[in-house]
Amino acid sequence: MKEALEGCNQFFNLPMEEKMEFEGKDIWKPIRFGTGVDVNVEKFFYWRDFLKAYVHPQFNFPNKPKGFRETGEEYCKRAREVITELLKGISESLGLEESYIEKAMNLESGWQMFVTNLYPICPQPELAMGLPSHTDHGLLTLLIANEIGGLQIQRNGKWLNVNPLPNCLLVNTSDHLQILTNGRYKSIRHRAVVNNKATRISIAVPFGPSLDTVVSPAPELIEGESNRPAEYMPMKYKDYMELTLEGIPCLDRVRLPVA
Ligand SMILES: O=C(O)CCC(=O)C(=O)O
Ligand SMILES: [Fe+2]
Repeated sequence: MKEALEGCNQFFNLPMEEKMEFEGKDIWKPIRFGTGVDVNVEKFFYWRDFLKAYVHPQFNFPNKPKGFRETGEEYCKRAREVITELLKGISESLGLEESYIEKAMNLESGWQMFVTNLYPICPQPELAMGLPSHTDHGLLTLLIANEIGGLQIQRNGKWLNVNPLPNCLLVNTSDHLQILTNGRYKSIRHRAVVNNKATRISIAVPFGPSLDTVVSPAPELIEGESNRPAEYMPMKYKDYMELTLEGIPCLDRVRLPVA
């Protein structure tokens, strides 16, 4: 984890021209760098640089700084293993067989991203936001950060600080876990705030279904004893991602009206 964060730090320390090689607006570009520090959105600034790489089923990653690609590949592989294990436990918690989610979501060719965020020291943190309120689109996201706080999660309408703990993995539940479990697991709304004392770096590794999987609530969870009607309509993961990455919050779009 330390090595991965250090690799990200070194990447962000590269000269701007070298990072700008990866700059682009196309959401399907396999490696994308962006700097948001000068973007004015409503009355807030997004005080963040980011690097996003699509790392599974194909592994795409910057080949600099030296060693970063190898560290990234190892980190992503282990993150996939951790998430796959957690999803086994979640399947069982729903009364389903252990490999249910793995099979139904085609995780063998599941879609994984590596996202690293750099939040520089911000002279006026009250006027800026690191990353605005959102939910992640996959099944689960593994999150780590250097030991600087900034992540907040929403609970009962209130924003709560997540205190950083050293050597700790944070797991966020995401939209497709909510859809698949017909709302039994809720996608966690979160955001990142900035501060005027120290630079924060985080790595988010979301893992989700394969892009061509059409996700709908598991039939086992909408019939039988629970007698709970399906709350979400089916949508191909790729179509959902396109809407999300264009900035359209789409959990509400696939939600079916309750009779
Ligand atoms: O920086 C953080 O703690 C949050 C990052 C995040 O939510 C994301 O990249 O989706
Ligand atoms: Fe997120």
